[in-house]
Amino acid sequence: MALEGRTAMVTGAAQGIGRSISEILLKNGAKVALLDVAEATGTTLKKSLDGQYGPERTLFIPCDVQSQQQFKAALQKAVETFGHVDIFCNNAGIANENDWEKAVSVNLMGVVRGSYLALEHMNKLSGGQGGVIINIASLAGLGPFPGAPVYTATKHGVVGFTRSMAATSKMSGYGVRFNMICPTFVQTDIINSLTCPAALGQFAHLADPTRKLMEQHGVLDVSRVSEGFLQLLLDETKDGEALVVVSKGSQYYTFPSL
Ligand SMILES: NC(=O)C1=CN([C@@H]2O[C@H](COP(=O)(O)OP(=O)(O)OC[C@H]3O[C@@H](n4cnc5c(N)ncnc54)[C@H](O)[C@@H]3O)[C@@H](O)[C@H]2O)C=CC1
Ligand SMILES: CC/C=C\C[C@H](O)C(=O)/C=C/C=C/C=C\C=C\[C@@H](O)C/C=C\CCC(=O)O
Repeated sequence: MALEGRTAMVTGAAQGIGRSISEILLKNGAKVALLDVAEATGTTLKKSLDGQYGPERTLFIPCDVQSQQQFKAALQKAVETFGHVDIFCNNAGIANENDWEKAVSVNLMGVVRGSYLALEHMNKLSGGQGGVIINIASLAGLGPFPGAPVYTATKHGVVGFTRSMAATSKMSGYGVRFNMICPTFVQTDIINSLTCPAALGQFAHLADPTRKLMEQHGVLDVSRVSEGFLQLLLDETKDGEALVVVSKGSQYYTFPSL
C-alpha cells in the first residue's frame, strides 16, 4: 500500500472533504488522526471507521483549530499514539461573512497554527523526520468570489502562506513540503452558506448570483478532491504547488510571474 507506515493528521475530518481525505488515506494504508470541533459527528465517524479498518488505524480528537492549546495537545496525543505524524492536512474551514472575524480565525489563522505545529514536529533541523503539509484553499483563493470577500481573503491568505512556506522550508532545509488544493464548489454542508442570509450577512442580496456561479461551475463530489489530494501527496516533486480541482478535471495552477 502506498501509504503503509505513514501517519496523517486531518483537521475538519468529521465530514465533507476532510472525511473523504481521511478515508482515502486509510484506504491507502495510512493511520489517521481525525481532528474536528464537532465532537459527536467525529465520534460517530470514528466508530464507523473502526468497523472498516479496526480501532488501531484512527484516533478522533475533539479540537478547535482556533485554540493553540487544543491543537498542540491534539498533535502531542497523535504522536504519543502513532509515534509520528508525517502528513498534515489543514482542511477545517467555514464560510461566514457575518461573523467574518471567526472566518479569519478558522480559515487562515487555523491553517497557520496547524502548519507551524506540524512544522515544529516534522522539521529535520530540530530532530524531525520531514513530511508534507497540504492545505485546503479554494478557487476563491485564486480569484474574486463575489459576495464572500472575507472568505476570499482567507483563501488568498492560505495560498500565499502555503507558497511562502514552501519556499522558506526549501531554503532552510526543513525537509517539509507545502502544497495546496484549490477546489471549485463541492457537495458539502459549507455550500449551504452560499444561500444562507445569516452566512452571507450584508451580501445576502447576492445569494442568487452566487447560486448561478455554482450552476455555471458545477458542484463536485468530495471524492474528486480526495483523489486530487492523494495525487498531490504521492508526487514528491510537488512543492509550493496549487492543484486546482474543477468539473473538467484537475490541473496545477500556473501563478503569474511578477
Ligand atoms: N465545499 C466547497 O464548495 C469547498 C470547500 N472548500 C474548503 O474545504 C474545506 C472543508 O470544507 P467542507 O468539507 O466543504 O465543509 P464542511 O462544513 O462539510 O466541513 C468542514 C468541517 O470543518 C469542521 N470545523 C469547522 N470549524 C472548525 C474549527 N474551528 N476547528 C475544527 N474543525 C472545524 C466542521 O465541524 C466540519 O466537520 C474548508 O476549508 C472549505 O473552505 C474549498 C473549496 C470548495
Ligand atoms: C461563501 C463561500 C462559501 C462556500 C464556497 C466554497 O467553499 C468555495 O470555496 C467555492 C469556491 C468556488 C469558486 C468558483 C468560482 C470562482 C471563480 C472566480 O471568482 C475566481 C476563480 C478562479 C480564478 C483563477 C484564474 O482564472 O486565474
